[in-house]
Amino acid sequence: MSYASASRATSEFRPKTAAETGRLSGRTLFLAIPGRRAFLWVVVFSIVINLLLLILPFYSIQVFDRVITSGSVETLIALTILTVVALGFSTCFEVLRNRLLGCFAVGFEQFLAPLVLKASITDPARRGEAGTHDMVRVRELRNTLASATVCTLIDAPFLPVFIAVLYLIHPWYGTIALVGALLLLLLAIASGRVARSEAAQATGAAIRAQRTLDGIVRHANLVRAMGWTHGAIREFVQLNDHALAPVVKANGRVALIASVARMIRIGLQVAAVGAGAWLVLQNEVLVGSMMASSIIISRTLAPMEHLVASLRMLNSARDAWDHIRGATAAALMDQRRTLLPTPLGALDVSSVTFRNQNAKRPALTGVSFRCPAASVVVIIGPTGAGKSTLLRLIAALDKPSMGTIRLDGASLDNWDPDQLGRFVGYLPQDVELLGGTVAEAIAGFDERATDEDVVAAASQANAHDMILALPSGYETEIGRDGSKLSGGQRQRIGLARALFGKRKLILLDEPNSNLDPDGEEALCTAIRQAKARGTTLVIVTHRPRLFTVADFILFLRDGVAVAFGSPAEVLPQTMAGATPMRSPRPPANDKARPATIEGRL
Ligand SMILES: Nc1ncnc2c1ncn2[C@@H]1O[C@H](COP(=O)(O)OP(=O)(O)OP(=O)(O)O)[C@@H](O)[C@H]1O
Repeated sequence: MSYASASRATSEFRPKTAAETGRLSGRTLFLAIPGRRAFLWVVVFSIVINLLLLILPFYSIQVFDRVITSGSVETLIALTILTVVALGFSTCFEVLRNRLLGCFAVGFEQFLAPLVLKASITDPARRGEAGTHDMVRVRELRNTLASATVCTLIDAPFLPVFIAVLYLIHPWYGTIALVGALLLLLLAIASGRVARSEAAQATGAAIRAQRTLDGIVRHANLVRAMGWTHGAIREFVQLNDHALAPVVKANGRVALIASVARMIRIGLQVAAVGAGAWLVLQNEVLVGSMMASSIIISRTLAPMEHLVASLRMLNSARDAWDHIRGATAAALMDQRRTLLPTPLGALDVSSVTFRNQNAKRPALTGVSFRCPAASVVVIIGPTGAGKSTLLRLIAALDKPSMGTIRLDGASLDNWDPDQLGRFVGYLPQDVELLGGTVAEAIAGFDERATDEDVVAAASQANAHDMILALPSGYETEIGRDGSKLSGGQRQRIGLARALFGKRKLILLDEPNSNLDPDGEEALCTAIRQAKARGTTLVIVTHRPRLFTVADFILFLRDGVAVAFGSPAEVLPQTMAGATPMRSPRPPANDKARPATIEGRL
């Protein structure tokens, strides 16, 4: 199923309780999976397969207790044909059941993967490695769903039926099977507990080991250049050993429990044969019933033994399922928003406060400013003042803890994220180029991008000549994160990407940090041209060159808007020291501090 159809399926689906709790019940999420019918067929086939399994004990009873005593060859042939046909059907149903389960598992991944990806893009808490882990969990769930363990679970409700049949043949058989099933159930629970405690101990250490590994691999050049190779390997090995210790311990325990389970099963089967022989000798049952009981007991205990061995996998799948339910709830409940008219670009930031997760103090406190369409706002302030944070909030990457940001009067929450994205160009501080060719890096995932658009954006960013000078021009592979480009080249291509399309609001975070004076001049020209096309620009900078293109300057300090106005008004204040601006929600205990532009920028 495509992402579009998954989104359509999810947008038609509106769970009630989830909206209140922010979590989805397993049943609710299951009902949203398009391939759930396949799963229902799996259950139907399981019923038939389990009923057909009773044909073999029935055959034994008939052959040993009736045919042999009556000597009827015709009956033997008829019974044999019937049994072979039934077992043939059973095998066909089993093949079909496995294929359907495989289809359901694939449908499950096809349904959940786009939701998890959406959550890892739209939910700030799930961005980065959290999103990658969620995707690994989805694959783990898919593998578990397609495994024989799921069939064992589906078959489990037939256990009482088999035990009841055994009781009907003779109470001893029923009791042996019941005791065996209970013992194996206890072992399954013990195995589950061992797995759970292992998971609790191992997870934190495993995450640390994985993070270290990711860091080393990603920054291999740095590790090599700084002479950290041996140190890095030692650190990883230590963390990995720490992560593996509980796994090794738990493996030993689980293996022991599995061996005990196997011993119990074999012992009970021996007991069933022995008891059967005794009952035959006592004339309480016939040989055919003894054979039939032995077959049914084996059929009853084998899945239980399998359960003991696979409970660890099931526990892990259940944890993954719980996690995925939480992670995808918002993405699944995300309602389609009404598309708004193309904005002009008027920006209104009103009393915005933002606190990063686990941060002691807000990164921004009560920041307010507004600017008309087609204006240039330059944000300045010392390191850690909250400039990039404010830009991220305007780009709708994070939501303000308090306050509102409006584009053309509509709060960013009211914009459809994809529609808003088409009007907003964003160049982050770390340029973050997607891999591929230069042209792909500029156009991103825009399906309607044409070559003319790409070249136009590159020309506007004054990057066209620079790109043509690259080995394969626009087709030059830029490497992962643009690693084959210089810092200045990355920045210019990032600027071209921000200018690409019909942007109405362009957000640039230190766009000139890697540019030489000529590059800065070209950037100023690009900004003026964008403004002339009616685009609003908000630019964070530490370098005064961009003050010349500013209509407004916002001076931030310690997350507070100290001054906002024209450069002529604000720059003298930053030189002379400024008190925080009056805002609708003034920050408590904020004192004016002396400041100089050199000291702050
Ligand atoms: N992901 C994060 N988690 C926690 N705190 C963060 C995070 N990102 C930024 N901060 C904190 O928020 C505050 C503002 O950071 P921000 O990056 O907005 O500053 P800035 O003004 O852009 O600084 P610079 O000029 O150095 O880029 C800082 O104290 C920073 O430590």
